[in-house]
Amino acid sequence: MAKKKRRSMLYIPGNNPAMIQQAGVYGCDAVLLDLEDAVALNQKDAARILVRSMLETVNFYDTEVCVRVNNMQTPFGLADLEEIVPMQPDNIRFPKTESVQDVKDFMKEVRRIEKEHGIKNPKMTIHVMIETAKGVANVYDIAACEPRVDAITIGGQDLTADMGIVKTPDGAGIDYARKRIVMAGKANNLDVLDTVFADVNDEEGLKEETEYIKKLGFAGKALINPRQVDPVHEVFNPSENEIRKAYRVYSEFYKNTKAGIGVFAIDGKMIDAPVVQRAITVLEYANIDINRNRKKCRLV
Ligand SMILES: CC(C)(COP(=O)(O)OP(=O)(O)OC[C@H]1O[C@@H](n2cnc3c(N)ncnc32)[C@H](O)[C@@H]1OP(=O)(O)O)[C@@H](O)C(=O)NCCC(=O)NCCSC(=O)C[C@@](O)(CC(=O)O)C(=O)O
Ligand SMILES: [Mg+2]
Repeated sequence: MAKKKRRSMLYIPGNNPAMIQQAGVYGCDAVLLDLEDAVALNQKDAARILVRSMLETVNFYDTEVCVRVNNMQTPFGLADLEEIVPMQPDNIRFPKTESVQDVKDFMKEVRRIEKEHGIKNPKMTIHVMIETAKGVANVYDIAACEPRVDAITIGGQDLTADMGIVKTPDGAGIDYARKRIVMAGKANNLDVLDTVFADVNDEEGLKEETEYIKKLGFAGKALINPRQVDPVHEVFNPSENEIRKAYRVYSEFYKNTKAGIGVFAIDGKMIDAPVVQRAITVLEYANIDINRNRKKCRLV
């Protein structure tokens, strides 16, 4: 089965039933039902109950559903898990993760609750959020420590707050963290997801930032408004030209491999195994099924 795309993950405040009810029609790849920073302290209990009942009743169609709970150091984290884990959304987002021990403590509670509810083969995965300098320092070990973690993400608002710096449009203050998180995630075969772009009226700025993080290796971006979905998809979807080039690389490779040739040139540019691998990634993003050919034409 093709890997699920996570180009766009839309935050929806967990205390807003009207927004959550429409979650399946925004066209984003995933929704992030938020119990953390989008919810005021005096709304935490109500939001938790609302999100649970929405998970029971709303049709999210094929949109992936992730719930962001509060950190375990807060008075709300454990109560969130008690309410949400039995519902088994597709994933749970664990904010402000700082160490391997944090992940272990979190997973201990997740597993205990699953056991108590007779959930035997849980499919729910975990997204860890790196949002502090300490988390950035420990990121490789965090990314490697738990097999149910399938995505890692940077929280740029909290990270800049933690570092005591201003979050500038060029992303200078979080650039090192972004790159470090990408490497840690890639080394552990995780999806690496970017932080929100806070100005919902600046579509050009959003696209520029998305172009940049795509080049760094991020698989997608958290969003805060449905208006941000299309511009982000536009950046992540390969253009017609990119698809044509990738298909040409792939078909030439197929022909050459059959003739026993491992490296060749197209229009003067060398094509070898990594170039073909990148072409395959483009074709997969464009939903072009190459599996049938791939069986005949292995890269390794
Ligand atoms: C930003 C704004 C106030 C703008 O309001 P505006 O009213 O100007 O928006 P408009 O465009 O006018 O709305 C037009 C129509 O869309 C509806 N609509 C709007 N937003 C919608 C939505 N999200 N979902 C569904 N529906 C939506 C709206 O109800 C209206 O519907 P209708 O009345 O029917 O026409 C609003 O969008 C909003 O509240 N966003 C969510 C904010 C949020 O969740 N923050 C927490 C997550 S970040 C974080 O925690 C930082 C982080 O942790 C994260 C990390 O990086 O991962 C870190 O540390 O960095
Ligand atoms: Mg945050």
